Formats: sequence, structure tokens, C-alpha cells
Amino acid sequence: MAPLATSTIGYPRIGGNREIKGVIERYWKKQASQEELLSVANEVQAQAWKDQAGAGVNLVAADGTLYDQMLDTIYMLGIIPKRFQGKAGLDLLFSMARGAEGATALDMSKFMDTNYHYEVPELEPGWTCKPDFSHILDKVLRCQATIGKEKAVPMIMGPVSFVCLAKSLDGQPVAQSVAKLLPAYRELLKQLQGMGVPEVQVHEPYLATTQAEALQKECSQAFQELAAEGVPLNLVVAYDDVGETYPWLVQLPVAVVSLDFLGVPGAAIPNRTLELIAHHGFPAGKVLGAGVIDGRSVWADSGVAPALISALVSLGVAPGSIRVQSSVSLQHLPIDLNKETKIPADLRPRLAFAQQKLGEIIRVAQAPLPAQGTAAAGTPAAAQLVQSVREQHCAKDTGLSVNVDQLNRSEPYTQRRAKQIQLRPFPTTSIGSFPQTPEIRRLRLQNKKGLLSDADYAKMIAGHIGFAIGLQEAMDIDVLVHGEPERTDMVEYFGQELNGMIFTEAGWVQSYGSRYVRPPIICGDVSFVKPITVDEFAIAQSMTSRPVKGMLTGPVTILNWSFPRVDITRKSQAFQLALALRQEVSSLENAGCRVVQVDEPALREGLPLKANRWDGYLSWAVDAFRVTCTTAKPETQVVTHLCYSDFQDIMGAIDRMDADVLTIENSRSDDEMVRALANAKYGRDVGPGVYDVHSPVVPTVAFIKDKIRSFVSTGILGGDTKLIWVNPDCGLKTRGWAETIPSLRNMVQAAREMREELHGKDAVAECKAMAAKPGVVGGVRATSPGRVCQPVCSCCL
Ligand SMILES: Nc1nc2c(c(=O)[nH]1)N[C@@H](CNc1ccc(C(=O)N[C@@H](CCC(=O)N[C@@H](CCC(=O)N[C@@H](CCC(=O)O)C(=O)O)C(=O)O)C(=O)O)cc1)CN2
Ligand code: MET
Ligand SMILES: [Zn+2]
Repeated sequence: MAPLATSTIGYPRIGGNREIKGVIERYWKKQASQEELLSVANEVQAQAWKDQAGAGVNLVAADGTLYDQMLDTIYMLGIIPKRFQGKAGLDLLFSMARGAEGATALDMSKFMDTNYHYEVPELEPGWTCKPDFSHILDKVLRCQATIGKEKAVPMIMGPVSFVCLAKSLDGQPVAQSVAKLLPAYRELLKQLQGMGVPEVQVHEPYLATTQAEALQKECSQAFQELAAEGVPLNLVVAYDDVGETYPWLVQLPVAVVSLDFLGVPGAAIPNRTLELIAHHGFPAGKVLGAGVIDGRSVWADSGVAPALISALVSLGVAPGSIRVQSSVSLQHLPIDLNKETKIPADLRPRLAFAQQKLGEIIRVAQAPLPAQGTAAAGTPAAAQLVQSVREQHCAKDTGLSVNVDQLNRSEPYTQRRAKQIQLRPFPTTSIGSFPQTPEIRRLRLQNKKGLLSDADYAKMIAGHIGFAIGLQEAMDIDVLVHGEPERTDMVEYFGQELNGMIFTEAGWVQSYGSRYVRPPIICGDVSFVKPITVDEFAIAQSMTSRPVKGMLTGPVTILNWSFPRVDITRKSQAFQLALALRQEVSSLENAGCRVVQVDEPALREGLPLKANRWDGYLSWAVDAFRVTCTTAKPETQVVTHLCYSDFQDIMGAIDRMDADVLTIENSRSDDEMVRALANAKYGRDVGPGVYDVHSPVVPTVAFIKDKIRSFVSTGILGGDTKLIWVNPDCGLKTRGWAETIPSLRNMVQAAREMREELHGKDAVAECKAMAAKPGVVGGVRATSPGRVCQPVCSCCL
């Protein structure tokens, strides 16, 4: 029997040795010319296409980007916000991504439910489309020249997803905006057809969301028009099943429908794609792009892919119209397992990175097939088939349960808060990381290469911690951080220290632009080995009598930013992580830590794309966070940090986290979250970010004071403004000291002035009373056990 056809729908774009990062960062520093940049980029793309075609894939997506595919689409369509007009070429592209003099960057947002960020298009009032197809056409030409015309498939972001993932500032309905784009898309398709492409992939990831159920009219209209150009279209919907849209989606006038059969690795509720086909059938005459190789998981296929393909054939889909491909673009995976030298031998055969996934695609396409059509769609036999695939291949719950004590702190906030550190109004702090300077990175590299001993490395790190502490004291910050210099990354670092997780040496995955991560791999039952963060905390606390925060990454974020197991559920893994991190919280407490911060920036991105699965996710995700923290004594202040705003719709879950202090990214969302917290009558300490950490611009004192005033004006905390913390939006690791020092200094000054302005005499009296209490030395309380650390503001000294 002839093997099935094969295709790819996206591949890592960063280069086997992170060539794109290297050359772009040099270009930004004016150390590489435009010619060099483009020549490296072309070489990286050609290599990726050759790797895919060389592995035997029939149809290869002409992927490749310098920064982000959505940014490329914005550029291609020429939907340029006014503030960038007048710019062109790479200057325009990078200005939109990173901002320029007088023009703030486009917003960045999480792409679907991944740790990849895309540049958010802006549809300004009166926006127009002035397309420039030269780059995409050039890319397709190069791809054709590299692997042959019959294999090179252009890929574009579809018009519906483009509009729905954009910021619609003109208030126009989706249909109208899509209609405005269609002439440009049609023109592009016409030109591509002229180049003799076999088909065009139109990626519409948004159609995997619940919101897409309401977009039938928009999609029909769009695809009718696009199909009129005559070039075969491949509608690619990845990241989940298409749910309720399936019956009309498969009838759209496209030649190929590419679907994701796997969804999120480790999901408890199986992806419904097979079920939908078993129920409704798949239209004859169309090709099914069967995304059966898991593009989100580093685990090698354990048999689910051939089982899914066999099921499709049994359900009557003709083998001649099935294509084997990955469930989502392989961009979310590291490139090559062969680059790793330290993966345990027993694990290696069970893993597959992007390159190895290509081999799996080919193998599955060659596997023997059952007889066609033995279980007609819509019959009990079809349902039975789906059931059996599920039973064999779905993640299992380990039944790990947590008891009520582990879910609740011993005292409610109202009772425990008074036992925790008491600070002046508008206390200041930061989110954790300080600039990861080239010097720190160099130390780590030297240590890795064996040129710097572990002991010397630790000493140098201690020096950086000392610098951070001294600086914060000098700036009069209230609650200090050690600065996280020892961490490569907030998730990778924990992956290196916990049982059941391994990390890679070169397993880079693009997070945004030129910033990459090496997600750890959860490969067994996760458990605590020994304290992870205590040494650095203790060094920091020994240098100051002000409270230093213990700094942990929460269980949900570690899970969402790692490659999870696929044999047990995400929930089971989250609880394992929580029980391990819980011991870290205790270890910190035992070392004298009075404030523990448990970061959960990825809590929101883990939300399933289907709204009806939100409650299930939030229930275990928040429980896992609680299990981590409930071991804390009432006296210990638990802080959490969330970024990426937009929590209005999960306010109940945020409240249920029961953190004593909630710090949130805020400055780019116009206080939307602060208002939402105020409206929800959120009742615990909050620290909305007062300035954007993604920009090198130093915020002025006046700017920050305005921010604080705006928080107060929302009526948050029922007007009890003393519990409003003053902190930046997020960690400062990607910033330099040159802007960090003046920014923090202005932040402290702004807090000081606002304190005087709004709390005036009261605040001064309180500080004096506090200074008079036993244990307070020179305005700062000693840190002997049982005593509360309490810096007192300068007005009382
Ligand atoms: N996992 C994760 N996801 C996240 C975030 C996050 O912090 N972590 N934050 C949000 C934004 N995402 C981000 C992702 C990456 C970076 C980032 O700074 N990445 C660094 C890499 C960080 C790192 O691991 N650095 C290593 C250095 C690794 C390295 O490149 N070494 C060089 C040599 C060292 C050098 O010359 O710099 C080499 O081996 O060749 C270290 O600190 O030791 C980068 O791409 O530049 C920032 C934000 C959302 N998602
Ligand atoms: N503590 C972490 C930091 O400051 C939190 C980052 S959230 C992406 O970097
Ligand atoms: Zn953050």
C-alpha cells in the first residue's frame, strides 16, 4: 500500500544554533549589516526547509520569520499604526516590535494557550491596508528553489484570526474588518497561484476558540471570496479541536482541512476531533490534514498517532485523502534531540524534538492500515472506536489527593494579616529579578565550561545579591528581593532542582522575538529533593534588617512553561509540583523568611480555549497554588505575582488564591485590572505595576504619582489605600541597570510623596509609634526570630 501523504504546518524558525537571535541582536547593536541579517535569515530558512523535505515530507510549509509571523502579516498587509508611518523596511518592522523614539511598540500578547507571544495588530479608526507582498513572495520563491515547486507551500495567517487577534480600535464588527482585508488576500493568492504553488495554508487558529462558534457568517464569506481565486486552500486550525463549529467549518470551500487531534498535552478531557469526525463524518472530496503527531510535546509518539489514523480509516476516510502532520506548528519544540548530551539514556528513545517529529510523521504515514469504513460515522460502532482510542491513550489521573488542611491556611486573611509585617502606607517593593547582565551570564558560562569553580561562582553570585540589597536599602525600598542572579530562567531553574524533571542544554524555543526559553521536561513523579532557594535568600537576608522576599515560581507556571508528561493529567502533575514547592515554602520559613512570593504569571494562559473547560482548569490550578502556600504560618506573608493582565473574567479564581499580597502587571492596560479588582470588592493587599518593564524609558516621579492617584481613584480596597503596594509591572531581568536604578528611585520618591500627600500626619504618627516599639533600631526593626522586620520611613528618623 502506498504511504499516506505528509505535510508540515510550521517549523522552528530560530536556527539550529540560535542564529537568528545572534544576528538580530547584533543588528540592533549596529554590529551586523542588513545584508548579513538577511543572508543569515535566508540560510536558516533554507536549512529548515531542507531538513523537512530531506526527512521525506511531501508538502513543506514555507515558514520562517525574523521576529514573529503576526508582525510579518501586519507588515505584509500594510496595516501600520499612524505612529510608525514614514518608516519602512526593517526599521519599520523592528520599530513596531520594539518601539522607537516617540512611538511605543505594538502590544505583545500570548498566542492561544502557549508561551509564545505575538505582536498584536491595531485596527485604528480609519485604518487602511497597503499591502507589500515582496517579502512573502521572495520567501516562497526561495523555498521553491530550495526544495522544489511541488513541495513548497506558502503559509499565511488567515483574515478571520488576524482580525480577531487584533486590537479593534475602530469598533467595527469582525465581518466588516475581514471584508476590508479580503482584496489584499485575494491579490496575494492570485500572485501565489501564478508562481505555481500546490496550495496555500491559511492558518485560522482562532477557530479553535469558543468565540469562533459565532463566526460562521464571517468565515463563509471570507473563504467564498478566497476560494474564488482558484488556488487550492488548506484551512489549518490548530491548538484544539474545532468544537461546535465542525459541521460548518468542514463545509467551507477549501480543498484541505487541517485539524488538531491532540490539543494540550496531558489534558484530562480528550481533544474531540476524532469524536467530531466519528459523529458527523468527514466530507468526501476533501483532504484531511490529520494533526496526529503532537507538536506541543517533546514525548515521542506512544502509539496514539497510528491509532488515530487507523480510526479515521475505519470511520471511512479514504487513505488517499489523509495527510499525516503535526497537531500544531513544530515552532513550539526545540529543534534537535541530537544536540543534547546529558539526557539519560533510558529517556532518549522516548523523546522527540522537531527534527525527530518529522521522522515520526513519515513513519506513521507508512504504517499498515485497517479496512476502510468498518465503523460508519454516527453509529454506535463509531462511538465505540473513539472510546477505545481514548481509553488507551488519554492521560490518567493519578488520584493524588490533597486534604482540606492542605487547601486552607490556618487563619483567614482578616485574622492573619495583622500578624504579618506591618509597613508604612504605599509600601515599595519589586517583583524579583534584577538585570541579568552580560557579566552574570558570563559567570554562568564560565562555570558551565569548568573555568569557574562552583564555589567561586557562588561567591560571585553572592556579590551580585549584596549589590542588589545595598542598592535597595539605599533607595529606601521597603520589602527587598535578592534579584534572582542565580537563575537562568524562573522555570528552568526549578526544573534543575526538582526530582522528576530534566532540563536541556540546547533545547531553545522562541518565547518572543529574540528571547528564547529552554522549557524543562517533566519525566517522572515530581518531588522535593532539597531546598532550592534558601541559600540565596539567607545570603540576602543576612545583609539587611529589612524583610527580603523568598522567591518561588508557582506550580501552575512551572507546569505551563515546561513540557509535561502525557501519561498522567496536568492536574496530577500540578499537585505533585505543589506538594514539592510546599516544602520549599517551609524551608524558607525555617530560614527566617517572613515574606514568600509565589509567582503564577502563567495561570491565565493555561485556560483552555473552550470556555466550558475553564472551571475545571481553574479549580485544580488554584488548588495547586493554595497547596503550595497553605503551609505558611499566619505570620508569613504570601505574595503572588500575575502578569499579562486581563483577569476580569477569572476574578473569582484570583480571589480564591487567597494571597496576602497580589502584585499584577498593569501599566499597559490603563488600570483596567485595578478597576476590576475594585468592582469585585477584592479585599487584600494589591500592588498594581506602576511602570512598564518592557520599555527602557525611565518613568518620571510625576508619571508614577499619577499612576498611584489613579489606583486610589478606583476606590480599590474600599478606600483603604495603605494596602496599595508600589512596584514595577514585572521582573527587571531584561532591563539594564542604567534605566533600572533611576526608575526604582523615582518609584520610591513617588511613593514617598503620595504617602505624604494622602496619609500626611497620620502616616507620620504611625511611623513614630512603630519606631517606639521594642525591637526597632534606628528606624528599622531587627530580624531576630519572632520579631517583625519593619523599615520606618525617613520622616520619623
Ligand atoms: N520560561 C519563561 N517563560 C516566560 C518568561 C520567563 O521568564 N520564563 N517570561 C515571559 C516572557 N518571556 C521571556 C522569555 C525569555 C526571556 C529571556 O531573557 N531569555 C534569554 C535566555 C535566558 C537564559 O537562559 N540565559 C542563560 C544564558 C544562555 C546563553 O545564551 N548562553 C550563551 C552564553 C552566555 C552569553 O553570552 O549570554 C551560550 O550558551 O552560548 C543564562 O542566564 O545563563 C534570552 O533569550 O536571551 C525573557 C522573557 C513569558 N514567558
Ligand atoms: N519573580 C519573577 C521575576 O521577577 C517573576 C516574573 S513573571 C514573568 O522575574
Ligand atoms: Zn510578571
